[in-house]
Amino acid sequence: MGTSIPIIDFAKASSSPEQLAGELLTACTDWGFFFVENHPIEQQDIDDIFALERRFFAQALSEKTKAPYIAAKNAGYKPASSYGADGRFTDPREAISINKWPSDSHTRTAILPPILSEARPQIHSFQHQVQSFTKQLLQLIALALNLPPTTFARNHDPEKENFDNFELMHYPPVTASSPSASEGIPAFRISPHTDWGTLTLLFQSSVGGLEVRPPHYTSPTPSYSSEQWTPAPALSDKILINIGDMLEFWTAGKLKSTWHRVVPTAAEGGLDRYTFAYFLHPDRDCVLVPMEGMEKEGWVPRYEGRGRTAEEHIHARIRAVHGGKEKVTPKKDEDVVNSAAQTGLPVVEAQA
Ligand SMILES: O=C(O)CCC(=O)C(=O)O
Ligand SMILES: [Fe+2]
Repeated sequence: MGTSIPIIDFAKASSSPEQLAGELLTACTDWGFFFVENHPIEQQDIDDIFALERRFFAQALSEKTKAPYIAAKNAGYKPASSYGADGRFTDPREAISINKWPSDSHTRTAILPPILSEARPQIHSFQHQVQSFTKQLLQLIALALNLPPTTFARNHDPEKENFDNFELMHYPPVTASSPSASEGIPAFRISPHTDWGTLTLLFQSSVGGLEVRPPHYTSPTPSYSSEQWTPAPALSDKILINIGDMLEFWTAGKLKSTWHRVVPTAAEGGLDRYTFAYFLHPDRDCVLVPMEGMEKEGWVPRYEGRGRTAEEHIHARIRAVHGGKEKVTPKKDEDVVNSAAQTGLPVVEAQA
């Protein structure tokens, strides 16, 4: 399937890193999203994580909720329709967040529900592969910006606890139609949002539905009814990577943290969708200030936060999602329909 989202060939990391860095920079400043082919993560290991999450999500709710989501840790199981990426809504998606495990003792003692608990070595080794890949990516992004190679990587220490989130996700089948479909308002499998951290690596299998807001829409928040978003198809041999809010902040908006959502397309909304993501975050004490020389007059940050530490920022974002849980009546232009939203399951605090 074709895509207008840029595709980056990671084989160039050894043969022509400067060309690769240039392509990365264009993708990050334009779309904020790109696919990576010929990446260093073993396909068999990716397939094995998909197999693991299918077994995990197939269990009864009572098994999965043995490790419920704890906001302070940003870890645990979140039932479908219990929270929304946009805190005003609920999304028909279940997920489990797993923290980074910097040491063997983290690996041994992390609280995990059945099936995942027996897969600690597999999860640990996958985390390691992703972390060394993200280190390379951060170095290339620094190179692309003409900065010393360790500029970003030194604030993402794999040996430290932080808010990295390895998240397994399952979207049960939903209907593609919604009461307001005639007005062009889609139903969502995950409501529109930007990601909070540095970079997100998304692994998709075969069922699509992810859509990205194209760069020509420049207003800070999207209009839900009048914009045409671009599909980011499920290309299972490629990793989809996007810039998060913090990297956008450090670069004063040069690299884009782009809005995205998952919709139940007519062809695929009736199918189970499985994905998993690694949300890369900086060290907790890393301070959010635009880098010297990057800030241009007129730049309006996406959120209040200059001078906050990453930890303060993440807690504020978790509170914003939690505090926004009371349903609001959307303004006309922002009207949203989430047809599969209400199942009466308990509400938990959540991170996008
Ligand atoms: O599962 C997907 O396709 C996207 C998930 C996502 O955007 C998120 O969890 O932040
Ligand atoms: Fe996201």
